[in-house]
Amino acid sequence: MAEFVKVIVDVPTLQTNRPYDYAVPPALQDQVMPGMRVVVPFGKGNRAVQGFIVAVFDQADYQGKLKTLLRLTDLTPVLNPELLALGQWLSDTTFAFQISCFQTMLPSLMRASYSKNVVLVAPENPLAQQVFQQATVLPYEHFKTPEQQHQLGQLQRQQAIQIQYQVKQRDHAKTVQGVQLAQSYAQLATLPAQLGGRAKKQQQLLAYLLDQRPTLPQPITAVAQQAGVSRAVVNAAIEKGWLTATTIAEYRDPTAGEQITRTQPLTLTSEQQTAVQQILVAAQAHENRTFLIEGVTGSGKTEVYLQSIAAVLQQQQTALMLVPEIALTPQMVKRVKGRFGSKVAILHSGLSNGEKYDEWQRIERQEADVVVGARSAIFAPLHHIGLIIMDEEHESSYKQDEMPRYHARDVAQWRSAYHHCPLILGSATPSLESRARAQKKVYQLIRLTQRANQRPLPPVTVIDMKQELKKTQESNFSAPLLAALRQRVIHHEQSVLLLNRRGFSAFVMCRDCGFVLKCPNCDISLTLHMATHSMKCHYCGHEEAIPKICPNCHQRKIRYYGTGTEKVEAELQQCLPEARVIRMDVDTTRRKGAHERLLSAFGRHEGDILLGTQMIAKGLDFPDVTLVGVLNADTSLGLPDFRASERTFQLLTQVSGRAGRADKPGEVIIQTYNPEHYAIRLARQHDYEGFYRREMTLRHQGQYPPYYFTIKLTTSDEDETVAAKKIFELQQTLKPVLSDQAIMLGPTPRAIARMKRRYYYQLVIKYRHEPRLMQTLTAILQQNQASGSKAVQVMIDREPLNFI
Ligand SMILES: Nc1ncnc2c1ncn2[C@@H]1O[C@H](COP(=O)(O)OP(=O)(O)OP(=O)(O)O)[C@@H](O)[C@H]1O
Ligand SMILES: [Zn+2]
Ligand SMILES: [Zn+2]
Repeated sequence: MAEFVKVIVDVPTLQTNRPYDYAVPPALQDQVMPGMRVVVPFGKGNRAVQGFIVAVFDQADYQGKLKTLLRLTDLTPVLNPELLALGQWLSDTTFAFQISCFQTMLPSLMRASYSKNVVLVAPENPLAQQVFQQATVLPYEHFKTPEQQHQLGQLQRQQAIQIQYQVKQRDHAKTVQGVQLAQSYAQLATLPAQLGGRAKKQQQLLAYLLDQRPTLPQPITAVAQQAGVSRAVVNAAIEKGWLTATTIAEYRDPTAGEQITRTQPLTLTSEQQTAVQQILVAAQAHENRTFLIEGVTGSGKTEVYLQSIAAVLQQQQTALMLVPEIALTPQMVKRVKGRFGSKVAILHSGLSNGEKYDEWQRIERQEADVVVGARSAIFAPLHHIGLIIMDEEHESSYKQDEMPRYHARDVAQWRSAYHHCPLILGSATPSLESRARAQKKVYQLIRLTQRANQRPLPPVTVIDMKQELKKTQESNFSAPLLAALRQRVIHHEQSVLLLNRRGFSAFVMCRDCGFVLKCPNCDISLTLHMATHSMKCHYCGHEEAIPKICPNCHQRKIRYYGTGTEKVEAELQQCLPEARVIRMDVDTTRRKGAHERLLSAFGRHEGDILLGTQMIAKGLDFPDVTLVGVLNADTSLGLPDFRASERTFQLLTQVSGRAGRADKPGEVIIQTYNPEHYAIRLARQHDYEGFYRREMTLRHQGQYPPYYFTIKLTTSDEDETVAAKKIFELQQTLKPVLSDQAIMLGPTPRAIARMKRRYYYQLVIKYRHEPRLMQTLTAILQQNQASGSKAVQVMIDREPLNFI
């Protein structure tokens, strides 16, 4: 029983970023719980807004007359106490509104734009009969008054109803035709006598319904099968008005239709063994300790994860495993499902909203105890977590680029502290931040230095393209790389070819006047897409036809430049007509499931060469890949970002690691215009530790992370001068607050200064210890918001990973 609740309302401003007290109507006082969503009157006009209950209490702190909440959106909490606390912390540390944090944790199907139905599942329930009368499904909105909602709560507790979200077609809901009772069982019971001896099959169906009293609604096929009658008999029952036809949203299994072979634990190598032991000691002691596994590519980190998870499940606990975006998921999901079967739930952006919701529900109901997912899976409502794993912990996709701007690693750390469980960060190329923390013994470092197959890492040859160009005509392929590819085709071995497209794209230019086609909304050149014969903006989606005549000088000298995957594929076909090429890039993987299809085709040897962008660099484990080629190692070196070398080193090391993972030895060929660059030289030697030391020295000199913290402030407006004026104003506000150890970079226009018709300016602060900074930044946001919605936008990003 609670007479009052504290509610975070869905009015995303800083002024409203605190709980508001509301009175609870007497009829709902035994129902309200923290973590439920409610509708409350808000503001002067008492407009109805949604909110989350964060606390319930019996004595109001507030002296005046409290407004009363209007209705409950949920019958049971959608956020448990842990997630409520996590949302609060997230809001405090990322300059995000609590409401945005709470909403981020829920599957999008549960956001306000979706409506719900209340489905009757126990038609014989007397209260249900009174409430539903003839109906079997009612929209949730039907239950408006507190009294009606109280009845709904009672029905829920008596398990007489189910709540179903209405899934729209675009969510790819899998629905099946179902039936539910149109009459009470008492009414049904009178039917057999009326039918007399006729209609045997219908008698059989009725007998089944009356004996078994199955929970309805159910798919027609299921009812027919269990009653031992044909579908036609069930359809006849619908026509006779015994049953009503409905559609049922099926549990959507994201890996349905795939063959998943059960696997057994492998015998661990001694390095793996030591790793698992250390982790299990911490898990059994319920210690919240962070391990950094620095394991060379192919060292069998996955097996360490799997055996650690198995041990934690034995302790009746659950496990959460994060993997980077879909690039990695198909193979990893198969491995985890192969070991733990249906206990595994999967959450990643390749799923439809309906599928995500189903998986979320399975976790929430504790039907799944291992969760594998991308970034936002870190909010999975698992109970009793015994282990959290972050594979490829260096991946920048773990940081969210929009509000709340959180890093999944920080959230993982918070949850491991909450659950007193270990956290494993794993990578062949850990982020400098994590590696430095291991150096300082904040994390426990575990190194796997050997490949699981007991073979050395593949030798890497670096080809200097400056020299190569002097010898041959312009081509994307050096002679040694082509020869090596040809060898593989002849020997029925496979190759992986990486086209490094970080900061790079194909565009068109006029050979006469140098004109480059740019996006009318953004400040960047349009990218050429041969598949659709159009020019596209990768930022705003603007699309136009490929020009034939230069819009500037009106000559017919428009030429294609840059190297898109399509162009490389065409060239490859010309040089090596006998090779079968599978191309993987944004164009070929846009359709749902395309990614997996292409990878499994490659796995079945339907291609000799897998050609692709960064998405093929990580995690792939194909035994017959013996050659990895990198066409252009340099493009990512030129990015205006202090992490450019780190990113390049990681990419080259990761992709090199795809070769020679099983019985056959591998080989790597890297083409570059900068063979002397340390990132390339050390990647050639597979020397992560050497790279770490070298890069740390540079970061120290340049006063960059991990020696310094960073914060990025961005202003944006449709009017360039407004955005610029604001950023200089912020600089002036911050100057007196900061000590002289803090360093401000900028203000500058952002590298892509204009995007979606808005102009952007940014300011980066590097600092070590600034006690007044956080509070000043909060005040800045508050002030900016107070000046109204038309005000220039101010964004604050803590430890940004993106400086472009
Ligand atoms: N103990 C073991 N005995 C035999 N084979 C193993 C063992 N451990 C791992 N393997 C195999 O070695 C290969 C590489 O393992 P895995 O993919 O886990 O490497 P990884 O460390 O995740 O590498 P990467 O960082 O490149 O993704 C896999 O095919 C795996 O089945
Ligand atoms: Zn654009
Ligand atoms: Zn021109």
